[in-house]
Amino acid sequence: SYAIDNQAIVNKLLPQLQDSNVLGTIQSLSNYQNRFYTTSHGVSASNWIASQWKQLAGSRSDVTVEQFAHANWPQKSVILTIKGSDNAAETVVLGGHLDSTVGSGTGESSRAPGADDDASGVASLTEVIRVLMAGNYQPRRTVKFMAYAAEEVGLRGSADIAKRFKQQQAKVVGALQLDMTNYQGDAEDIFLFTDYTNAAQNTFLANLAKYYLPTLKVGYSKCGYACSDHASWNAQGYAASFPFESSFNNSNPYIHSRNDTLASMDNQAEHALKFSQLALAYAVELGSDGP
Ligand SMILES: N[C@H](Cc1ccc(I)cc1)C(=O)NO
Ligand SMILES: [Zn+2]
Ligand SMILES: [Zn+2]
Repeated sequence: SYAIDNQAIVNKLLPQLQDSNVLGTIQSLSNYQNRFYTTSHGVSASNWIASQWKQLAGSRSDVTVEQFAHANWPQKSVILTIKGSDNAAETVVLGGHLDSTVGSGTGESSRAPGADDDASGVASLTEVIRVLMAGNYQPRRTVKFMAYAAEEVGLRGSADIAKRFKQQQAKVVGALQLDMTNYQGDAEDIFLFTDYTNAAQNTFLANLAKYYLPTLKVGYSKCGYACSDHASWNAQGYAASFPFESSFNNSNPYIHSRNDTLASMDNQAEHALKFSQLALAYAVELGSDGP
């Protein structure tokens, strides 16, 4: 059920989310020459995220971090799992992609900072992990954070993972995708995409925003194609949602180029913080439901 009934926890944790931390993670990730799925930098970026998430996990025995190896390319996806207490069989997924590109010719020496696409999404999620750990949050469902490899070459990392989960008959009650969270192209703050997503879960997200983030304006838009990793979960029949930074028409013109940098987003992460806030509310409200 999409009940909003964990106000005490959410309202305690929301104020702890800091845009300065999101900014720092975007900076670190966009400092890699590129994060393309076949390069040494792309492999290093995956390893860096794994080490960051391991640090955040600290000594919690219910939290594990793994790297998911893909058969046909070297860049691994990263998965952090917070094991549920009494409803661990049901899983909530929050993801973004760790790879970057400057188009079909991308190679070892290409410069592809990918600050918005999608360092911003991974950074927004990393700040949620930090606050959930700092606040010693214990979900009843299992909550998984994922940084997908090889999104730019056909959603390949998330496709591998979603297929594996389906094969294992995993009960994924919802999946949230954050891909591009920091470029504010419109007056509205968050756009819920209505294609390749689940309408009921989109309504839940709109309600979470209305309830916990009442100053934020929510709009709706469409991609018109399978434009990010939410489509991999949708394809396996799971409920997916994709809150995005802008409308389709006003999306970040710098992506997939060497100009997708923090400088092109005013060297701030205030817009990306809004997505950390929405993602935290989603993770806690959905993660706290019992069997
Ligand atoms: N196609 C997507 C980015 C993307 C997604 C939605 C919109 I509107 C504009 C651009 C991509 O490159 N994901 O990595
Ligand atoms: Zn992307
Ligand atoms: Zn992209």
